[in-house]
Amino acid sequence: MTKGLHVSSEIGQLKKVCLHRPGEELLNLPPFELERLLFDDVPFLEVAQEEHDTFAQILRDQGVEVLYLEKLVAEVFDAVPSARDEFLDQYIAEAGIKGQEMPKVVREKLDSIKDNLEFVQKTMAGLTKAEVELPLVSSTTLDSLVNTESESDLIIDPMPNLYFTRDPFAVIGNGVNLNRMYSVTRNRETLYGKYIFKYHPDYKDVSLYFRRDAAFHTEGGDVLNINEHTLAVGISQRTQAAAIDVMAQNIFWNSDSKVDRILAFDIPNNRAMMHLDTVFTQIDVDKFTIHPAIMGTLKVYELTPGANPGDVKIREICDTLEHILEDATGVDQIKLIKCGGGDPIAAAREQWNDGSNTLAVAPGKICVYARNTVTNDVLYKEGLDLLVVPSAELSRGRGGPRCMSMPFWREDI
Ligand SMILES: NC(=O)NCCC[C@H](N)C(=O)O
Repeated sequence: MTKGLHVSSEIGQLKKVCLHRPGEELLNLPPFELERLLFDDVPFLEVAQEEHDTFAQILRDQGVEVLYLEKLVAEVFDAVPSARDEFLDQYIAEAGIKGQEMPKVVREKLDSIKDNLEFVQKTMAGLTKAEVELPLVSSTTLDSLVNTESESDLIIDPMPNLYFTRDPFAVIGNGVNLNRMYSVTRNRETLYGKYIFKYHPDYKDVSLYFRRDAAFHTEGGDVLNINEHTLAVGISQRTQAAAIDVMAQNIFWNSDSKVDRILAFDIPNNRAMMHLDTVFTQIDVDKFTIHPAIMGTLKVYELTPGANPGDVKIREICDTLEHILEDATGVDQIKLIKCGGGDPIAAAREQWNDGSNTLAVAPGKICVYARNTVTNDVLYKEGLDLLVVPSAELSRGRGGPRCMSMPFWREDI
């Protein structure tokens, strides 16, 4: 398989995708920390892993090469041993470890793990107070000794959202946004992408359109590759308008990119619609699944290159989603398929469980969660080919098949 990245649509035959198999990070989720860690329940890890393995196998059966984030990072450290030290320093600095002594103790503990894959998985899982022996010296902190309901048992937080590989970075054409994420808890995830795109033999030469030290936040769930010229980006809870300004500057004037139009969709700022891909996803050349709440007039901003290098022109468009997507795709009649059919309760329930968050492996062939039976029935009737992913545990993190995948390569349409 070829090196580098290539994604110029949401629906072209998927050839290569990056996933993360849920790991021990899901065991370090104390119930009273769920809100802060952006997770909605404590999943049963073994079942979540089985469901995820089924998802990966469904993709392989469709001819897709499945890459795992944790393995890619371990390959970086196998190929460039000094990168592991650099990573570990940065990881420790960003891990929120309290006290003077503890960062050193933790660094030694992590560094004692010689196998690179095991090391990467441990950095993802987090670390509890019970796992370290801290000498009782004057620099020991009170925090490291106390374990009560109000004091966390965690020295380093887990990264439970890592299996949503859609968000920490976003492949656009042949390049990538390495995101600065909205929340402190998820922003640490972008460190893995940083090392892949800096050192991995297959990915180190790709263009970066956004950097994790940017001043504004954005997440991959807000970025949809409509075609090689047009990108749809959500202005949402997770992506600031100012971050889209930065993207436009970096994408329009990069000779590696063909994108010359960004449509910035102003969507409601709430958890049920945290990203653009929770509101609509493309499933065929002329079909999208949508959250019914997005029907009606939408406010969208069109960004295009200005006359001089670095200039960006902005135009406001107020129109229906249908018309905006017809114009963006160049298709005469777009069909919008509502999550939950016409029923408001089914729509709210299935939207909550990512009924409109689908992953296309080819035009008209899509991965959906099994639990969204009403929406799936509508999709069958519309002639879609459904690849059904078990979802009792995976859905507890509030993300669907699109959120759980980052395409690295799609065939052009
Ligand atoms: N693209 C997506 O919609 N990703 C889902 C992310 C869910 C995760 N629990 C979060 O709140 O960030």
